[in-house]
Amino acid sequence: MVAALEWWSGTECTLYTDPKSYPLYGNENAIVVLNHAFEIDFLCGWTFCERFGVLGSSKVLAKKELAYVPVIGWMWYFLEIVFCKRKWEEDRTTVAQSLQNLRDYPENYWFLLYCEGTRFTPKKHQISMQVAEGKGLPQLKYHLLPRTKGFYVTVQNLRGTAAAVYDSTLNFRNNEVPTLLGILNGKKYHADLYVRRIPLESVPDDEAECAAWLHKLYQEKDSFQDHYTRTGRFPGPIMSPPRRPWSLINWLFWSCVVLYPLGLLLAQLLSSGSVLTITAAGVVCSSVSMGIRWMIGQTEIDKGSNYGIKTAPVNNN
Ligand SMILES: CCCCC/C=C\C/C=C\CCCCCCCC(=O)SCCNC(=O)CCNC(=O)[C@H](O)C(C)(C)COP(=O)(O)OP(=O)(O)OC[C@H]1O[C@@H](n2cnc3c(N)ncnc32)[C@H](O)[C@@H]1OP(=O)(O)O
Ligand SMILES: CCCCCCCCCCCCCCCCCC(=O)OC[C@@H](O)COP(=O)(O)O
Repeated sequence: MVAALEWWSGTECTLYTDPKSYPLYGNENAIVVLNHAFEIDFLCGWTFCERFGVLGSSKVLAKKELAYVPVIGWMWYFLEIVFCKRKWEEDRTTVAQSLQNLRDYPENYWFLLYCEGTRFTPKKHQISMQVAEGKGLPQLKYHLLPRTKGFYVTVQNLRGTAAAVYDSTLNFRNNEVPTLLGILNGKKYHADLYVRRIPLESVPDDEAECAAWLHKLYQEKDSFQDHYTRTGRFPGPIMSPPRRPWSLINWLFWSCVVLYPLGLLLAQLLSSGSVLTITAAGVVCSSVSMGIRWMIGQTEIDKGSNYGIKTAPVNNN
């Protein structure tokens, strides 16, 4: 998937960050907080993981539904990805337990948190801003109101092993609306990512203070997006790591290993002349193709969940 983004579509990913923090990226454990408004934001995240050598140890707090996506979801299960049901009563123990398992992870990892909990849509935004109003919080223009419990439990459980929070804000040039289908069709996009490294010690220990800290972080992220919309760039210098050839080499290697025998098999099937065999092969190929289309659909915002639409009772305390 990374090879498709970087080498097939040629999408450019530019990093804006502080040069003093740059040498630490990939050399420490970190909690990444990213906005969730684009269908390929996770793919851009993977690209940066690849460039800093932590692709294999990239983790995320993901909705449970993704564990059932064929191949990718099963793989995530074995990669110690943390899954949640987005029901706090059930998640509070399971998420904490999965995070504890990460404490002795043998490689440097990045743990991704989409604190908004779901992807941005105008309707979800309107409802979450009603919740913000009820809580006496300022309005956000480009983000949903962040859910604070997952962030608090992550900080609490990874404190002492994660060194920092990487506050990451992603946007695309020229109001591009990137899609996975676009990438697979070879369309080139231009992603810009602004990363601020915040030492974990500066995140408060107390739950209410930690929640207030996160709300303030999202107000700042909103102002960065505002800056981007006005000027076409994020504040701060560009420190972009170049794409590396490994994902391409990996992809070419596996394509040869898989496609060559598959091609031979197909040729044999066609030359067999058996209508039944050819029909069965056609049904299998169509099913795989429909399965892949369904998987791509998982990335599409207009096929997204209703989470964040049904408003929970507002707590005014
Ligand atoms: C740049 C580098 C990138 C590095 C990349 C690294 C790794 C990449 C690896 C893999 C990539 C894979 C990509 C897969 C992506 C998959 C991502 C997802 O699945 S996102 C969805 C799952 N994740 C989350 O939901 C995380 C955020 N959520 C939380 O933290 C939640 O708190 C929770 C722990 C999930 C619990 O959920 P629950 O619904 O029960 O939430 P809360 O109890 O928090 O909700 C009640 C709370 O919210 C207020 N409320 C109610 N309605 C709304 C609303 N509409 N909007 C906002 N807030 C609302 C309500 O008043 C309560 O408030 P309070 O807490 O004050 O009581
Ligand atoms: C050679 C190329 C072959 C191409 C094969 C293409 C295979 C396609 C693989 C699809 C990968 C599926 C990964 C799904 C990741 C989706 C991440 C995501 O963004 O999830 C959304 C959640 O965060 C929130 O969900 P909502 O509440 O918004 O709903």
